[in-house]
Amino acid sequence: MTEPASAETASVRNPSARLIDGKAFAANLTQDIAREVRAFHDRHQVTPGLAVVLVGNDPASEVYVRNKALQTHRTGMRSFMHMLPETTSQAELLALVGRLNHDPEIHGILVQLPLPAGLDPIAITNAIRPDKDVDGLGEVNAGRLALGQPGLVPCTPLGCLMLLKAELGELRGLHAVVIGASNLVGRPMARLLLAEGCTVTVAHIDTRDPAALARQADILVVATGCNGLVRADWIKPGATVIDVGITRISLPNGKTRLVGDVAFDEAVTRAGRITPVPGGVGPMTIACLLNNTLAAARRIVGGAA
Ligand SMILES: Nc1nc(=O)c2c([nH]1)NC[C@@H]1CN(c3ccc(C(=O)N[C@@H](CCC(=O)O)C(=O)O)cc3)C=[N+]21
Repeated sequence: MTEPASAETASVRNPSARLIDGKAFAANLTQDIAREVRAFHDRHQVTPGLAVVLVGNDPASEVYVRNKALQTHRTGMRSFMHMLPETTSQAELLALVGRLNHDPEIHGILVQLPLPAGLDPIAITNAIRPDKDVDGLGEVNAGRLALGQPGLVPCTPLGCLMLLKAELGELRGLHAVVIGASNLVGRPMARLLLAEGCTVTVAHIDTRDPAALARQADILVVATGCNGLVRADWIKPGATVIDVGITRISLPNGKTRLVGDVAFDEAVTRAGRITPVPGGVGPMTIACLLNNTLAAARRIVGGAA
């Protein structure tokens, strides 16, 4: 064995972590869902339908929303896009949600967040019928998750949990540290891990010495939106690292690049397994949205069958 003459990155010198291929896992899951959508249609003569509502014209949101529609069609489900102007009032948005709640062709409703200033995301999320709330962000589904009862689970943490179970098998007894306590990711992630029998620590903006906590983690989930926050010395050697963060940064050459909350090139030398950005958690979020839409259609149409 000879040492590489000029290792360009730390990961080349010490290629320890196994990459968790969220993109491939999501592609497989999407194929399974497509098969189940056909079986569901054969049985009930109903095609699951997802309504996606986007208010305003944030370019990043438009990309996600278009991607969601594409993936939805790929599974054979129907996708209904509602692009509303920035000037949409709360009453208009609530009226649309009300129509979608009653529309028998719609089994899942997603209102893209964040909403423009002046629209109350809590009121709007809670206006979605709980059995169509495929984001799992309304009070009813969040409450069910908190109580350990079945319901619709937020897509990003559900996708992270699927990856963790596929990689590690049984999670019971492992120490999971979740950095970030948002209602979208951190909190529901912690509740899911608790339900799996993990010992769960949640770090947030006021946590003192988050690195010391993170170093205790067998499973480290990072969802802060601070790109590069987690450095190599935050990671217990061999730990499984799930990077939820996704930030588009500009490069000196004028191009842009997506980066996560974990300093990947460093972390890869310490972690046992790690998700990349892009190609990790992001594609799983969309696959889980489709999963939840099928689950919602099954409950609404088939009484869960
Ligand atoms: N009500 C609501 N529910 C959401 O789930 C929701 C939302 N609002 N608002 C915005 C965020 C963001 N989000 C992403 C989904 C997929 C990728 C994704 O597929 N990312 C690819 C890269 C995509 C690219 O190249 O831009 C990847 O990580 O590999 C990213 C981000 C869902 N969100």
